[in-house]
Amino acid sequence: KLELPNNKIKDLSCVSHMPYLVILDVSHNEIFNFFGFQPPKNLKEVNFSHNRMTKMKDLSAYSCLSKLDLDHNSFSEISGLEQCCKLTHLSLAHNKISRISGLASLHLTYLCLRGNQLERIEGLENLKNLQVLDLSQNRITSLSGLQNLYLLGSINLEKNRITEIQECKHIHDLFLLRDLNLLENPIQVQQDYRLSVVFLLQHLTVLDQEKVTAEEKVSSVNKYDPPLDVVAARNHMTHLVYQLMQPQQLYDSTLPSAEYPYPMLVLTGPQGCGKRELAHRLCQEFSEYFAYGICHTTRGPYFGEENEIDYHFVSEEDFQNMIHMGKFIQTMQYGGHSFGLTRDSIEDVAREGLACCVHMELEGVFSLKKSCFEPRYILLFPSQVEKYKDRLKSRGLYTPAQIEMAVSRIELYAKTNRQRPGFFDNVIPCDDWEEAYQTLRQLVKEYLLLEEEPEGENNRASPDNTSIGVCLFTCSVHHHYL
Ligand SMILES: Nc1ncnc2c1ncn2[C@@H]1O[C@H](COP(=O)(O)OP(=O)(O)OP(=O)(O)O)[C@@H](O)[C@H]1O
Repeated sequence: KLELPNNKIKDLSCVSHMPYLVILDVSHNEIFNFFGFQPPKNLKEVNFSHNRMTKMKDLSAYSCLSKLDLDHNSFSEISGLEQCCKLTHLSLAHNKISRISGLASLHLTYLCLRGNQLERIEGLENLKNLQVLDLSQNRITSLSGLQNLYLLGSINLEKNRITEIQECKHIHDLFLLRDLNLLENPIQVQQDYRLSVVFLLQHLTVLDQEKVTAEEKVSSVNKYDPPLDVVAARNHMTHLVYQLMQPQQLYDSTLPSAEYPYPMLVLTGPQGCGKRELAHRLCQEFSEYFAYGICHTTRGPYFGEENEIDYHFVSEEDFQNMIHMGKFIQTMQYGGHSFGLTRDSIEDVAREGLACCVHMELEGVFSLKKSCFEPRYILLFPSQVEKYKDRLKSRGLYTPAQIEMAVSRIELYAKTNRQRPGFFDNVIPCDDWEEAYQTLRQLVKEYLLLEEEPEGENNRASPDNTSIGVCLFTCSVHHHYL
């Protein structure tokens, strides 16, 4: 081992006479000749930092080198290292390098190029062993070029020119990444910068030299991809608060009795699975028991739809006003439009002594479950995806993107059903609409304890609100799991 730092050495040719040298430290000297000596056979670590070197040369004769420190010199290009297959640690901080090159064949675990003139990250794609990368104090604008470095645990990009949060997507799949430094980049002024980065890179434990807390992780997920439960809780809270701010109104028809809640039936499933038509037909056939609960929506009517029959079609402004007036039990945004169920809609049905039948998306179900209502929930499930897609296409109402979205949500329903046994009271496959209706009809008859009537007789139970309630909520529930 030879240590001669902080001298005025210019020439190192004497090292040629030290064939067993393993470690050489000649930092802070005046050397300009890069490796100007005969190669000691086992030379492993060299520190040439703070010297006057400008040009690298072929180091194939120095094949044992594992650590090379060349900080604070004047190199403008990386070259000659191709044969140094044992080199794992390379530091070239504060040189004049403007392009990363000549590293592809190395097995580096540590690379430092701090304080150079780099504008982009390139030439690193083969450094699969890289664990620590320091590219601070350069002019880098994008994180592209890092996406395949799966062992990276630490990246320092302080003082660069990264502007967009979306750049983090390039390092999203680096599951071992724990420490990221983006201090003094323009990205820092982006709104909610820290939460967005924490959300995109959920394995980080340190961001910008500050520990990422569990609270930050939870808030970031709740902000950018809230679980259905959280969305529902917020939705419920919003409507409850607005409702409490209004003069109290007594909704006497839907008030639950001491024993039974007001009876409701909710059909749920992905858009276009046929639940709206099923709900209408059910209410027609069982008109003594059910009526269709009319939701509000800001979307325009489709051909054949009628105001106050399929929906209350309202403007976005009216919808917002209704929210502030505490009218809704739940609302939801779907496909860029608002949908909501008002207490009044249910009350209108209840006043007739009937049970309310509505259809809604899964988020609506989550919200409704937070309310005082306790409906039966029936999931209409398209198990044949292609058939479901064809049906959506043949409706001629949806764009390809809307169809994709509806299809992608099938899994959301399936997952909810798998993970939350009993969440849906029943699941009915809806690949064939007529069959689905017959199953639904049979189920409702079971709910209502109705026997098939012999021709011409009419021996139905009296359809008052309480008796439907008793039937809907006391008969046995058949759970069908996917
Ligand atoms: N109050 C509500 N809360 C949550 N979802 C709702 C509500 N009202 C309607 N929806 C649902 O929003 C989705 C979009 O409604 P829209 O009426 O545009 O659907 P659609 O194209 O006619 O398909 P569908 O036949 O399933 O109703 C549907 O799945 C519908 O069931």
